[in-house]
Amino acid sequence: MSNVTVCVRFRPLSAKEKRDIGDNICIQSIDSENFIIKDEKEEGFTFSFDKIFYEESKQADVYEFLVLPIVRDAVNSINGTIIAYGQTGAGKTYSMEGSNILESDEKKKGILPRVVDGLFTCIKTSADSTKYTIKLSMVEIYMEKVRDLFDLSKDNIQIKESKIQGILLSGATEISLSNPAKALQSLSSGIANRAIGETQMNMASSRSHCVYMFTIDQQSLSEKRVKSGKLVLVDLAGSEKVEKTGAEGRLLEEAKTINKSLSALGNVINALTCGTPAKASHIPYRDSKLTRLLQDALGGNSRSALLCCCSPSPSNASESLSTLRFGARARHIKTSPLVKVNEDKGSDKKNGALSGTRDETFEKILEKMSERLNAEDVKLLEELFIQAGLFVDLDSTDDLESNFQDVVEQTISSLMKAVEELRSAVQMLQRENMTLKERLGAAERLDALPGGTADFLQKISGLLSYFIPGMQR
Ligand SMILES: Nc1ncnc2c1ncn2[C@@H]1O[C@H](COP(=O)(O)OP(=O)(O)OP(=O)(O)O)[C@@H](O)[C@H]1O
Repeated sequence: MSNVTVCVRFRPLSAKEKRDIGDNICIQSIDSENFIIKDEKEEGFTFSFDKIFYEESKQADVYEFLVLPIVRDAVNSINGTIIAYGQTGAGKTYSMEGSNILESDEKKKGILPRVVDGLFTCIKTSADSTKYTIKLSMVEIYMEKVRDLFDLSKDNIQIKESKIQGILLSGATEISLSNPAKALQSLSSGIANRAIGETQMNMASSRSHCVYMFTIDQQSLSEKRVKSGKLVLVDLAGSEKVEKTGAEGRLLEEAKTINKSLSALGNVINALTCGTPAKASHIPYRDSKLTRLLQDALGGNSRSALLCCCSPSPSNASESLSTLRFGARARHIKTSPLVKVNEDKGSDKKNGALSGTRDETFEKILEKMSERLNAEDVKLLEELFIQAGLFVDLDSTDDLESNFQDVVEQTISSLMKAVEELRSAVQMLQRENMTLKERLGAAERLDALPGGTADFLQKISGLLSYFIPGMQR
């Protein structure tokens, strides 16, 4: 079974769509899992997903079906990711945040405020012997740079990979959430820092991919064990056809970058779903910040859900079809056969025993150190080591591995490019060869003619070309 749950949500027709082509819609419901969509030529395509949320669907329905099981898992230390995908103006931000993140109307609340409530409810009902801490980081990927939405001075956060914790946002601000109200205030302040622009399709269009990362640590007081779950919510920037939206200048540059990273996401999904065993090991996660950040969600240790947001209007049928095809493909992704509980993030804290391989031990020591020290101390320590001639890069295991992988990826890419170039050079040479052979054949035929005939023919052709413009001698 696939680890990716894929649902589709159709928003109601917008005022503009109604004005432009009336109340027509291009979808026909079959049931809660199947529907037909018609393209511009009225050709019908049937799609099946885990659940279809039609125009009248409620925010609570989306949360309960798609998100709540993943929230429960995250509290039990199983990583989860929820991604909203779709054309610009299709309802991703509405589904994620609601009409406003601080919305008090229960019906209009989006996924995020419900996640906050869900997390705090889950931990309230858990055993007294377990102590939970919830932390939140918020970043956006804008023009291929990861920006910290809680601290705008951190405008180029690096994505790293740790053997124990998986994909990490190195140095991103983490806010401790002590209660739901504090969580909503934090979300609201982060959202206020997002890059928003006005496009023809959406008055308040997200020009970046926004990533909300909740970390839920649970410490069993009796066993002194720490487990950790990561819950990542992603509100992707919308794909758009620039020729249709009429984007220019900065909006055009943004749209190009957005489309490029979304196509990198498509490539990763293609590689994950149709790769032959030999190719399966080469998934191009490093082609964009977005795919790198979603590496765990797509091919790693995470339960994942995708919400494909679509307009039901015939004027957007081709964009909706492409969103649906993306979703249909994502349904075939199989993440880790066994999504596992993240045990013992800092286990045996008290007795200091460190098990595992040399790298894991090294990483645990670093983790323990960085937990105790603040960023300033870490910098001072680094400085001290450098002064003493002992250069120590605290991220060295990750960096070495990461750099090695980068080199491998780049080598594979350039080899593939070189093969492509060689292939087209061979094709060109084959074509030239054919032309030369034809010319040679013609010349031989001329030579074979009785003496003086070739000369005669050449003169005739010269004469004709004099009378017929454009004819070659
Ligand atoms: N299910 C829904 N019910 C009511 N209104 C909706 C719904 N979904 C979207 N809308 C409205 O449609 C408009 C566009 O939605 P939204 O901003 O969520 O799109 P988006 O997919 O996030 O776009 P972008 O990629 O440009 O940021 C908003 O005014 C939003 O309130």
